[in-house]
Amino acid sequence: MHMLRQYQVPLQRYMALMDLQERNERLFYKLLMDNVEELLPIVYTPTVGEACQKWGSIYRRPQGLYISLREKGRILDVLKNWPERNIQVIVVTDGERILGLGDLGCQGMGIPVGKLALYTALGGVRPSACLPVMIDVGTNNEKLLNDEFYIGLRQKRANGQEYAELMDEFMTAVKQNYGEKVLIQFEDFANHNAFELLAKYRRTHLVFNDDIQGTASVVLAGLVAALKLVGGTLAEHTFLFLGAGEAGTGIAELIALEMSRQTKAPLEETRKKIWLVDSKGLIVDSRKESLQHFKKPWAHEHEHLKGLLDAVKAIKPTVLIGSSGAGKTFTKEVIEAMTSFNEKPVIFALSNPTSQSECTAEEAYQWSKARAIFASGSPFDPVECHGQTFVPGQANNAYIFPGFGLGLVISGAIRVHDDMLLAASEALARQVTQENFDKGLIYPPFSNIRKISAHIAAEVAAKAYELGGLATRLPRPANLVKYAESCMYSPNYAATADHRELRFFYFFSPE
Ligand SMILES: NC(=O)C1=CN([C@@H]2O[C@H](COP(=O)(O)OP(=O)(O)OC[C@H]3O[C@@H](n4cnc5c(N)ncnc54)[C@H](OP(=O)(O)O)[C@@H]3O)[C@@H](O)[C@H]2O)C=CC1
Ligand SMILES: CC(=O)C(=O)O
Ligand SMILES: [Mg+2]
Repeated sequence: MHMLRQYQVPLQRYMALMDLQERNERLFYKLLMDNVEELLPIVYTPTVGEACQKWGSIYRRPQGLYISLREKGRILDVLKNWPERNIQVIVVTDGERILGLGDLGCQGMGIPVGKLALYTALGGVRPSACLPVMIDVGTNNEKLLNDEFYIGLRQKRANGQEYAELMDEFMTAVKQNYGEKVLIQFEDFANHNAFELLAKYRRTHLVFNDDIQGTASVVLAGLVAALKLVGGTLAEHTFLFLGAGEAGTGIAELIALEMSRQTKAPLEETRKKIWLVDSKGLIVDSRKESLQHFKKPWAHEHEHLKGLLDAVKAIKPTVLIGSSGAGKTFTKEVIEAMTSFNEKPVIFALSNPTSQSECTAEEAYQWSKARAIFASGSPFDPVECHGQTFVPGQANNAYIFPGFGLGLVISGAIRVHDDMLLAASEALARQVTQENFDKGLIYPPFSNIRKISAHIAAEVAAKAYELGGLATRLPRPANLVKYAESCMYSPNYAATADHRELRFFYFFSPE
């Protein structure tokens, strides 16, 4: 840590950490787990975003498996080249929507690498059981196509049948090579592929879309916790989203589902409490014909409004959620409007990395006169405002996917069910203590994440057993929290080793 802290530039810290991961994996995880709050912004958002943008020029080692269009027809052989046989979790991307940074092509590999580092550090999945995959079908990013250091295919993205066939070959080869209990996490695909891939493979494979499902679970947990501070039930609140893509519609659907469970009202009714704005304005019934399929359920009766501010004034939401990937869109006027009709406006600026956040923590607290309940996708430092210190929460799917995946692994689950997402969400919300609430926090600190992940894993596994036919690890362990903890990888060193022995051990230790 002393050496890392000498680097002032976050990207240099990132590079030093990636070198360490290659050189001494155990020490990398030990460091990451012991300093999670300090190192998460390096290994993960926001610095991983910058690393992806510059991937070609900071490239040192592959870190994961690159599968390109050129391997079509040979993907099983390519998978067999990976030195580890016992894979439990794959994070795969095609790099088309990397955080809120757009199409980064092959350079998006930083995301599966970062997500899987969190699977191990936060969720305890063995590093050797994790496989980062980049499906390289080209990029439409002209800047990258002309960049001499770009490491991917220099062609426009393949789509349509060619794309579908490559993905299908990959999905089939994974199952053939690793069996049906390997978890495939789809990450940062563009929405025109993401929804389709999830719908296509959720009945045949153990798949999970982190951006649609993981994000929904973490935001619902934050909302349930926020209600303790603002009062009312979910169904008594009105939600407005800026951004109607994977994150926005995924969250909206899980909130509607939970409302429907709580009130017994049909889903079509509970959806009416939720409004979304996309790049063309408020999603309303007059636009229905031209809307993408995942937006149609949200096309309620209302006049069409073009801007967010008009929508806020007309809908009067109690909760405003940013999932647009467009930075600085929660303007002073928007937040002041939210504050004019809410005692405590709930404001989530989910877009990553920090540059794309809909507003900063400071803006949310200052413009709301310190009344906002605020959380963001990327971390912000505590803010001094009106004589008080506010610690913003980090509403990021990193709270959910490590424990969620661990729960699937330890129960030997073969499919993901929506009830597991709700169970994960409830488990996370339950981990917020009175002490956290007293500080205005709606998420527990990341320093407790291993314990939190064990609880999430236990609830997800319990759901897998309860639903029947999904869990293959039999018999069911009696105490699932203890069992989850006992399964977690720990990068510990022999307690008795003295300093010199440790140095020797560091150098030669296999994983
Ligand atoms: N905190 C977290 O855990 C997570 C955060 N995210 C973040 O959420 C963001 C969006 O991700 P995702 O949903 O997958 O992306 P999508 O591309 O699927 O969706 C983006 C949505 O935002 C809309 N949009 C874009 N720009 C504007 C604008 N200026 N005004 C209004 N609407 C706009 C788009 O409109 P249109 O449909 O008209 O194009 C689209 O509906 C990213 O920045 C990502 O990093 C994602 C997952 C998890
Ligand atoms: C956090 C995340 O998954 C995203 O921003 O895409
Ligand atoms: Mg993502």
